[in-house]
Amino acid sequence: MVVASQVKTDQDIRGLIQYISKLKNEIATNKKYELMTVDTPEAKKWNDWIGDAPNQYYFTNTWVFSECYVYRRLREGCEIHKSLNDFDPFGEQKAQSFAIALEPMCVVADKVMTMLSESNKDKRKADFISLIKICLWANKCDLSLSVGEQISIDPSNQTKNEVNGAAASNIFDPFQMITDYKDKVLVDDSSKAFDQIIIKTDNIRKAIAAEEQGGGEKEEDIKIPCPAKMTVPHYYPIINYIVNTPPKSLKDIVCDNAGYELFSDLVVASFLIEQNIVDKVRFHVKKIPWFVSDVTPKDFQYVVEQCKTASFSKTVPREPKPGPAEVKTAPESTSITADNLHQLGQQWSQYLADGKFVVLCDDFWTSPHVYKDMKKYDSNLYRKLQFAAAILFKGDLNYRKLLGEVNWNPVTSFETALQGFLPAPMLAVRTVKADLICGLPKGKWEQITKLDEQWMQKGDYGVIQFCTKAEPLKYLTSRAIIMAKNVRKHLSYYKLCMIHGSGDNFHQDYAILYVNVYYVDKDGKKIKVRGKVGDNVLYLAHRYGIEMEGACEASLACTTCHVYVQNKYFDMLPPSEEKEDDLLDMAPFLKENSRLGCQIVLTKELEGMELTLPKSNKEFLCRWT
Ligand SMILES: O=P(O)(O)OC[C@H]1O[C@](O)(CO)[C@@H](O)[C@@H]1O
Repeated sequence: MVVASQVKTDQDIRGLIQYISKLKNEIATNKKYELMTVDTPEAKKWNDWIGDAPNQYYFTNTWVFSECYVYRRLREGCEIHKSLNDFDPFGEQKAQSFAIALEPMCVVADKVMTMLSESNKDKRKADFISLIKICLWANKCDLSLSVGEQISIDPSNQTKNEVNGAAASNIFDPFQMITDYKDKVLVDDSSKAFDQIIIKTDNIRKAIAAEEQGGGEKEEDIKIPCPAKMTVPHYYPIINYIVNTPPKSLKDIVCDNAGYELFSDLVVASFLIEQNIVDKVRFHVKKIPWFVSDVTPKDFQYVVEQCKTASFSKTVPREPKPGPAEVKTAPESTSITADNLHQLGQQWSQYLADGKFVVLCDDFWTSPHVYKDMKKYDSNLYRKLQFAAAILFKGDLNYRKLLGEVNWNPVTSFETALQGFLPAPMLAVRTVKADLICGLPKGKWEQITKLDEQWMQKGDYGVIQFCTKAEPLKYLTSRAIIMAKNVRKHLSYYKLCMIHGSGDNFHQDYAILYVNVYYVDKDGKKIKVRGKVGDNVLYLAHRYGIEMEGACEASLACTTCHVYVQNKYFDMLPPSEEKEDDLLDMAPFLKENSRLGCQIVLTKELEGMELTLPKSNKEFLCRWT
């Protein structure tokens, strides 16, 4: 049996090598893009795009499109060879680059420990700015830039791009790099970004608190003003009522590279949580191996696990202090260990378990599309992002897609270059590796180009750019409207405020009705909860600390909110959609009365309903694969 599967694997490996040779030949001879042969909805979208593309040749199409297409084809090479379905051709290189970054990670972990406990406003702002710069320079560690060659942030470890020749006998300190590279940050909006994030998250929290107060014990009607007259944060209560968004202040990180760069993203995320600036961070990673070192869910798990257990220690003599020779004492030594790194790893595991960190991998991030087209190609993702207090976009590829791969005049404002892609306030943190840029002060581009014509390809300069402008939430997804209609159908006297995409809002008073439901937890404990008409059963459970996971945040991508609905109420629920049924088929301990909690919306008829959690819900697939 083992031998047979080994043979199969060898055959598949040979098949993959042939596939890659053919692909190389197609590229070298500038062939027309071929259609994907795998039959999945995601591959179909690629084929639609290829079919519609005005220019379908490697060298004549826009650079970003051809690059993305090649990575997608590489993936197909693994997909069509069954035993290589989970194979990551870059996995080994990513693991090696993690290993060579252990020293800077331990140094950062040691310093970060002193930054995590809630501090005064000035200190936390200064700390945030430092950590964003750690994040910026971590973006130098990119295996696609070094063409797969190992690259380290520590110059003494670096095989390419020698930075300043630090001796191997030193301990490399990435915080020192912030000072050394000060003049290489061409735009630095980190301070502005911090102020805005604080204002925004405070507003969201106030709006949520007001909503929760209003929905308290008194059974009074709450009057919600016309949405058209509200400012962005005030949409939260109303959207909450209708689609039951988690009542949280969110931050999204659109990740770039695995290894040291992901480590730096995790550090920023835990800082924001520990400082009580946000409640939850959603990490957007790539579903498939991408641009060599981009983070996949597997890499995410790898980095967290390695940080928990990696062993590292180094002791070097401390530089003797300058002074008269006779008073010089023997140099003391400095040591670093992985102890604090382990603590961070533990903390991140816990955040994942608590849902404070969520890992999402939407197909859009590995599609060819630039971000101004997200609304057209993945409106659900756009909407998901709209709920963030801010979004951090990491790295060069994200930057190119943010700018639509357009060679803007370098002084064009960041907001203009985004071409209307404004789901939430956005912070782009990128070392410059491709020849497009925006938002530079007048004359800066010319000044650096005079010094080095190739500076835009090397990753030695960086930008931290922030755009405050965000599009208000104006309309609901069709799914939300269906949910809202279901509520209406069940309750004719329940007046629902719906907001139309066209902008012709109509509004009515929004009457709140209470519904008592019971959750039976994994240990058989029955918990009574008072919800409201329109509440989503998943988020209601979260509000009361009931262990219903909901890893995919109600985006119908997992089964971790699986519940059994008491039979008498089961038939009162609107029928499940096909996607929910498909997912339920994969749920452990499926029963006839199984549903996904995220798809159940409370109506008055559901008063007294009992929802039982399955004994086990070991479904980590969506989180990790
Ligand atoms: O990892 P990052 O910062 O997105 O950089 C990837 C960049 O590397 C390259 O693959 C090679 O320079 C670019 O195409 C791309 O923009």
